[in-house]
Amino acid sequence: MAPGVPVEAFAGTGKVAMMNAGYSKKAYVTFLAGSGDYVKGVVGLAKGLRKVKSAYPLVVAVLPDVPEQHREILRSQGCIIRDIAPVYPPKNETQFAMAYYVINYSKLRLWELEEYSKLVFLDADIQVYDNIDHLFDLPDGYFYAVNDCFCEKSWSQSPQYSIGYCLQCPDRVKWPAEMGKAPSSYFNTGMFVFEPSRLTCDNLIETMWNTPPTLFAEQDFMNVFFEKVYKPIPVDYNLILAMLWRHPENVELEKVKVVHYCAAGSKPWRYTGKEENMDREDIKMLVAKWWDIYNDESLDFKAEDHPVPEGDTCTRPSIMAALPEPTVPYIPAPSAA
Ligand SMILES: O=c1ccn([C@@H]2O[C@H](COP(=O)(O)OP(=O)(O)O)[C@@H](O)[C@H]2O)c(=O)[nH]1
Ligand SMILES: OC[C@H]1O[C@H](O[C@@H]2[C@@H](O)[C@H](O)[C@@H](O)[C@H](O)[C@@H]2O)[C@H](O)[C@@H](O)[C@H]1O
Ligand SMILES: [Mn+2]
Repeated sequence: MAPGVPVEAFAGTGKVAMMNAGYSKKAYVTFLAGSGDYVKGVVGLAKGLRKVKSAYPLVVAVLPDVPEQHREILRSQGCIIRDIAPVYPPKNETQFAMAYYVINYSKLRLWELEEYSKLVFLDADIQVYDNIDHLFDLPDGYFYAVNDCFCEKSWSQSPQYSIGYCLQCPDRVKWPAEMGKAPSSYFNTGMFVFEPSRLTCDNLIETMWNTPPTLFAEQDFMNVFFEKVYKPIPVDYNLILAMLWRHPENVELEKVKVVHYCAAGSKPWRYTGKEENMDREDIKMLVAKWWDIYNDESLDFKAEDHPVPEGDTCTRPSIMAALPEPTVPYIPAPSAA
């Protein structure tokens, strides 16, 4: 258990009664901020999940600055919109690897979604190429994610990068004793499996308030918070694209189920062909694969294929669209655009 984190924070104490009542709602969840182009990522993801015949809906946790027009596009694609309030880190001099990472602290609000017993989080720049519904069957009580790679320039300010150490090939360089303990695990927070709990949510946010921000923002923080309950799952569940050129020996592309378009130049909806990595054949192929799904009209949501389950009117996007959404106060953050 992470230091200072009470055991109950992971046990989800408040949920026992609901479980006994046969409560076990599951969903995929992504996160959306701003009025920029990440909404395209979410549409692509919703369609990708439909293509692989996922049995669970896609919840989109949105910050208040996501315009109504974008929310409507997402509802029309069958997504369930959930408003979340932004979470900001304490003031600090530290620069994030990317300035826009500051909004990612709002991912901590996902633990609020207690109406779900288990959620699989996917960044908006992720696409699924195979059904991953079996992730919902993983034993409760753990935090599942995929180990990151430290080799890209984004890591250049880290001690790992300075000596060429990467978790993906821990034997490449010896970790110098004078640098303390070698990092034995570190996950990427573009994809993770977790159990929402208000208690954990409060604990996350309170602990975050007493933790100085570091390079990788919420990701660094969550790695400390969930250290003891983290269970690594294979890279096939979150292929960090740089793995293709940094650690090709660890990747079998045909087996990969989930692609994370996080490498420089790989966001499909920003592809110009002229920037870093955009001339790579693997990137071109994966960007084209993403667009095939995004442009496939047969994957658009059709309300008639989704009859309302009895007593479950609240998951219908058409009904949700008619409901006003709660408003939460908001201070705009720097945009990634
Ligand atoms: O303007 C933005 C920037 C980020 N995001 C969300 O924050 C996640 C993390 O950012 P990103 O995926 O760009 O980081 P990377 O994986 O490339 O480091 C995105 O996938 C989106 O879900 C967003 O909604 N709007
Ligand atoms: O705020 C921290 C962010 O950090 C992450 O960044 C990645 C990515 O930037 C790559 O390009 C790096 O090379 C990789 O190693 C690094 O971890 C997540 O993908 C994102 O969801 C978000 O949580
Ligand atoms: Mn991402």
